Amino acid sequence: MSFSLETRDLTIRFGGHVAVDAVSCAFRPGTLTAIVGPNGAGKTTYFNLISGQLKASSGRVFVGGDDITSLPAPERTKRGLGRAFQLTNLFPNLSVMENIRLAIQARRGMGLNLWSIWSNHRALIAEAEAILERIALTARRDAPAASLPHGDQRKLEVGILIALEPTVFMFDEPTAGMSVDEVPVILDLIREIKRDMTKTILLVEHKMDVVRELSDRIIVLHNGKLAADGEPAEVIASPVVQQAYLGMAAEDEEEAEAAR
Ligand SMILES: Nc1ncnc2c1ncn2[C@@H]1O[C@H](COP(=O)(O)OP(=O)(O)OP(=O)(O)O)[C@@H](O)[C@H]1O
Repeated sequence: MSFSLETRDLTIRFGGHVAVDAVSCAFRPGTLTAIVGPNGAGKTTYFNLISGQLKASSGRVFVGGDDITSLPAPERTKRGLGRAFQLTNLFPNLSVMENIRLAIQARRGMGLNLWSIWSNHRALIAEAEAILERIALTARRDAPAASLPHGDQRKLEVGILIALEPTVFMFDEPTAGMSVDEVPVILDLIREIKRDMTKTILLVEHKMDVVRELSDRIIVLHNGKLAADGEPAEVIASPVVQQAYLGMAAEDEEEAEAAR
């Protein structure tokens, strides 16, 4: 099976600091890969290099086998890379419905061609309504995006991503800042996307319970380098993850033991 996304020796330097250091990794359709690592490990920077927000110092990015390294971010979106930004994809003054509808129009390349929009109006509305159902925002369809609570804005952002129909979904801490009862809705949406075996999902996530439950594979970044890559159980048990995530807890245990 071919890879939907691949990075080869992907590297970026900020002055003397190598934030992402020769990361080579390939991702298959029908898989969800969690990217974990301590703060400052280079996870978001790796995403920025893939989606085109940052230009690599060296190395290459391939989507569907095509070298897209020199393409700007909007061109990469057209090639099937879809990234949920922390709410920056939303049009704040437009309604929930209009936000979804615009994303569908953008995907279909309808732009501002009024005849095309008019003739496809019913199909567009039906598709947007189906997405509103999926993200559980039908009741808020006419509310301006900016008026929604944080959790609903995050759901809308996932809805926009679904409307764009990317082949690669990139989520950077999708549940950050959400209340306990809002988290399952986002996780359900990710699970639903995952059921489509043509899609590839990359997930940066600090919550290890979420990672354990959703991922087929975990890669660990440490000081910008690929430090581990494999099955979730095996990677979670690896020394690098134990140290990065459980090191503090182990030290606390030792201190408690010593004090007894
Ligand atoms: N534009 C930039 N200019 C200079 N340094 C940067 C820039 N972007 C990121 N860095 C540095 O690169 C390193 C990796 O940062 P990055 O945000 O990718 O880490 P992260 O793994 O996503 O961390 P976190 O889990 O805290 O979000 C950090 O040392 C950061 O300070």
